[in-house]
Amino acid sequence: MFEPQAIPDVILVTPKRYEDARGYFEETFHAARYEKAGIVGPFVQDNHSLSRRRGVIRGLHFQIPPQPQAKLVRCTRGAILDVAVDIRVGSPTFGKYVAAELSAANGRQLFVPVGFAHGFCTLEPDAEVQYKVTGYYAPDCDKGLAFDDPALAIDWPVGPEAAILSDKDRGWPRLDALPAYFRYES
Ligand SMILES: Cc1cn([C@H]2C[C@H](O)[C@@H](COP(=O)(O)OP(=O)(O)O[C@H]3O[C@H](C)C(=O)[C@H](O)[C@H]3O)O2)c(=O)[nH]c1=O
Repeated sequence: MFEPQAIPDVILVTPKRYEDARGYFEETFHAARYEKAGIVGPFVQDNHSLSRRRGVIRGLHFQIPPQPQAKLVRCTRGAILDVAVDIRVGSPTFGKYVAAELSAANGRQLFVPVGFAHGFCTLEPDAEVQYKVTGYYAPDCDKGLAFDDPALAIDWPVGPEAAILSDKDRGWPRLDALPAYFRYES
């Protein structure tokens, strides 16, 4: 159910899905079980976004102290490629990323810890993403990283020209221009 990824602090969760003739039931969050697996809250805010077209990229975002956010992300309609980039200075995986396909069909969730930039690309139209965060939204703490930074070499399913992004998301700095917002603690 809980699979640490190539960057161990990032965890892929596949909740047990109880299927029957009516459909299915699954528990999408369980504080005690998730905390035991290293997904530590408290989660204080739930978010929900709808992206109408395939090829929408939202990200790469993160909030800096005093309101950093860890995120527990899932896709409840359609499918997305979800990406977490390690931006902890001193980390052995600094600048490296984890990508996972999250979809309504697979029910998977990705835990994105504090110290990671997060973004996703929609793989289908009308993709809905719902996620829990451990810090309240704080516009002054809301920062970003260039989705198409060659140093990250993220293998997005859509090219940078064809990708649909907000103007804000097209203007973030590259990794080599990012202040040391987070430091790695082994
Ligand atoms: C994130 C957020 C936004 N807003 C307002 C601010 C804007 O007026 C509007 C759209 O915000 P934004 O364009 O930042 O939304 P996304 O591009 O989906 O941003 C999110 O997408 C990536 C994938 C993330 O990981 C972050 O959670 C978050 O940055 O919602 C709020 O009121 N509360 C919030 O928590």
